[in-house]
Amino acid sequence: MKFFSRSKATSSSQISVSVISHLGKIFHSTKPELFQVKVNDKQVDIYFPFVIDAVWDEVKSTLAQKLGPDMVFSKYYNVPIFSAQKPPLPNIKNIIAVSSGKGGVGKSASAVNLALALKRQGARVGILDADIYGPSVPIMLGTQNENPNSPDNKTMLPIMAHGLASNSIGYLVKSDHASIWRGPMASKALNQLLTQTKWPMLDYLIVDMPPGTGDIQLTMCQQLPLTAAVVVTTPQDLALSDAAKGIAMFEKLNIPVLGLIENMSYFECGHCHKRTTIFGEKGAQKLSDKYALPMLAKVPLNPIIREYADAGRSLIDEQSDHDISIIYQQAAMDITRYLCEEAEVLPVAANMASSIEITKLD
Ligand SMILES: Nc1ncnc2c1ncn2[C@@H]1O[C@H](COP(=O)(O)OP(=O)(O)OP(=O)(O)O)[C@@H](O)[C@H]1O
Repeated sequence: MKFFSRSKATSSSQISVSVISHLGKIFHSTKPELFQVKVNDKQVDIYFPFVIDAVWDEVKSTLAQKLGPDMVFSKYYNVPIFSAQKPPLPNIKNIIAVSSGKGGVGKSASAVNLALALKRQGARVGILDADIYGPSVPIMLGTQNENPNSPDNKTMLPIMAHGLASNSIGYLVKSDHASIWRGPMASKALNQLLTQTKWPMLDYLIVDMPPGTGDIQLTMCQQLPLTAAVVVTTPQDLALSDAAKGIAMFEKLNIPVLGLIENMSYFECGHCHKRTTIFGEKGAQKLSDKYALPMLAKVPLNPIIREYADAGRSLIDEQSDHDISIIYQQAAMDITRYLCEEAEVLPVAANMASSIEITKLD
């Protein structure tokens, strides 16, 4: 009997070592230890450190080929807290800035769709609209007529929409007021949004930054315990030189840039499917080569993005199989995966220990 239980335990641990090794290979991971596996007979529970819905079916079938077709695989998320230049804030495991060197390139649309894509895949996600020059997240979430409640007159409850917790400068002041703020006022407002919002437990807080790389943006980046950043650009030369300044700003602050999103990459005719590169070609690719940064997504110019954004609806939830939803879901997966590769894992912060939960997906 003793022998039987020992051999069973050995085989479970062998299966889990094998699953971790296969996952390391599938995801080309230099940190396979971030995958956690629990085995109970034929049932294999995998705890992923990043979102993987975009490829879960492929992962399951590769594992079944390696380990046998009778194994049952379930996925869960257990996102680590990664290091930042400042200590993490209560309840927020990781903060990712979405930034652009230039206005109007689709930074807010990218931030909202990435947040929705992360949430769709099962992560707990919030979005903080720090764009003092044009807070557009409330419109994109359909929450522009809402104001955060403050039951204790000290903290604000985030506005919930499409499963995202949100707060925005736009909920608190009219956008034409905020846009004339000087640096200290903008910093104070950002600080208030960050520290006085009662965020629920979040795996990722996406921050829609103000466009540009001036003093205000620099101060805001220093103020936030940013885990990493994503830079949005269009393929135009003009936008690219500004995007390069954005990359340099994050490098200077020692904040890892996880990659580039090339927005308005091309337009595909709905009738003949011919692609036209309205804003030029391969620009972001050159930037990606120059700075050795991954291209996370090439998002086409497509009216459906604007229509859903203007209506405060979620394309990713309503049409999850749409090409554009798939592009954002893949980008969300890559961002969280690169974060695991680029950043150091922090031990669970004392202020979070009691509220860390694992997200069950299957
Ligand atoms: N790929 C796209 N296809 C079609 N419309 C888009 C696309 N990306 C963004 N848009 C639309 O373009 C407009 C500007 O986008 P957005 O507000 O995201 O830009 P931004 O870079 O955040 O601007 P700002 O500098 O003012 O903050 C919005 O109406 C948005 O819905």
